[in-house]
Amino acid sequence: MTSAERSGFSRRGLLIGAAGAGGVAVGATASGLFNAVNADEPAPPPTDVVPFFGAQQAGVATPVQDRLVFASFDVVSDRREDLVAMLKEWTSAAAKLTAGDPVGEVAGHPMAPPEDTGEALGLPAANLTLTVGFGPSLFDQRFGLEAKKPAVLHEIPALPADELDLGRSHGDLCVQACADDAQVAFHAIRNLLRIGRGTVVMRWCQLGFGRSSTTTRSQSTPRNLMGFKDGTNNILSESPADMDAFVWVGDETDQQWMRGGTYVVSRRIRILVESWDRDRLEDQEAVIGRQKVGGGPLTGVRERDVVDLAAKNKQGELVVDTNAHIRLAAPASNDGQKILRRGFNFTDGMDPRTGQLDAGLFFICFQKDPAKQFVAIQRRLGATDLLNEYIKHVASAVFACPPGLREGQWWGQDLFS
Ligand SMILES: C=CC1=C(C)c2cc3[nH]c(cc4nc(cc5[nH]c(cc1n2)c(C)c5CCC(=O)O)C(CCC(=O)O)=C4C)c(C)c3C=C
Ligand SMILES: [Fe+2]
Repeated sequence: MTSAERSGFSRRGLLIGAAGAGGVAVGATASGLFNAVNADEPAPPPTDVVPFFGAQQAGVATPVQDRLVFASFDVVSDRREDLVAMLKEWTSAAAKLTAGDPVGEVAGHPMAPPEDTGEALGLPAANLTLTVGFGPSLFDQRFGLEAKKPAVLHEIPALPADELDLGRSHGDLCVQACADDAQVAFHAIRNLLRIGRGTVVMRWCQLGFGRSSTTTRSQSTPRNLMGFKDGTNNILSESPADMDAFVWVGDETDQQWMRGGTYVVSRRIRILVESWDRDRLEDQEAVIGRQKVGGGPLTGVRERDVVDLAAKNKQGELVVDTNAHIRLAAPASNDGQKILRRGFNFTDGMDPRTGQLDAGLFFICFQKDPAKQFVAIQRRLGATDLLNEYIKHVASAVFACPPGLREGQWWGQDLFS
């Protein structure tokens, strides 16, 4: 087989090839095994590919995958042409990666580095989504984008109880990679970084190992590292009215290139698990305002029972504490505002200074106006949330995520035109 022929194969095709050559490839999926057994039959269409092209970027309303690699980049070239060229290359690579294909030849020329780093060969597409965003700092004088900066795009202001590490915050660009396979998500970010060498450097990168929310009714509610169901009262993609009212940017924008896009806020929130694990169950439930095992509100039974924030017990006290997390975060306490939460549990091992677990929630939310939505809610939470005794916000970022692309378009095309 020539290298040109080989480069035309998808990762799934390579899997079939390996099996046909006398064995089943390591990491073969159920569908891969089916293909291997029926090597003469045309492969069935993959069921684990999220379309890259569409009116909106994937990775927002998409059912939340199991794994996250969220990377922030700073542009180190001061030439607008370099940035544009990189964004074009990134787009073409992202379309291939999300289809389950390598970005180029792995075994091309023996005297040249492989175009694709190779660690995802034989792995499925795993519902990989790649979502791009542009940070407020990209709109300074360097690239002539000052007039294209959306009025609602500003760095998140200092908020109560913040303990931010600037090295893990902000950035000119971001790419959120979500997939049902950690290596697929890592491979995608690694290859984008490789393509961008000389134009961007990575500023920070966060891995997440388990989803901590749901964006569709088809998914069960997962648990965060406090052991509570998280995402029960989230915006669901099946509610177009909520998506349009709170998530997708509409006619109200001053920047047409953002129409149909959204703004992402990320917060690395450390959970002080050692303290939390010593707290008694009754108090844990009072802090959140929900039952730990079933997830129902303290005023109800089942997970989806509507919370009654006015309910009182026999002693005449509010059942859901005045400073319980769900009371302060609820739309009723925030001028009716909502956000789409799409965060992930993380751990980066142990903090060597304290011997405590460095673990928590990499909180991600999407909205049409970060100041009116995330910032307003977090101002209230940061001031008096009972949860504050057990968490620390240690990093923060915000990015403008443009709408989706038609085939042939590239990330940032309308921003740079
Ligand atoms: C500023 C926004 C929010 C931050 C930051 C945040 C951090 C955070 N949350 C949990 C755990 C839970 N949160 C729950 C509900 C909930 N949280 C927010 C917002 C933020 N959370 C909202 C808007 C809501 C929904 C409120 C409502 O309308 O009822 C819940 C309950 C289940 C659910 O509805 O998802 C849990 C549990 C942690 C551990 C955390 C930081 C580490
Ligand atoms: Fe919350």
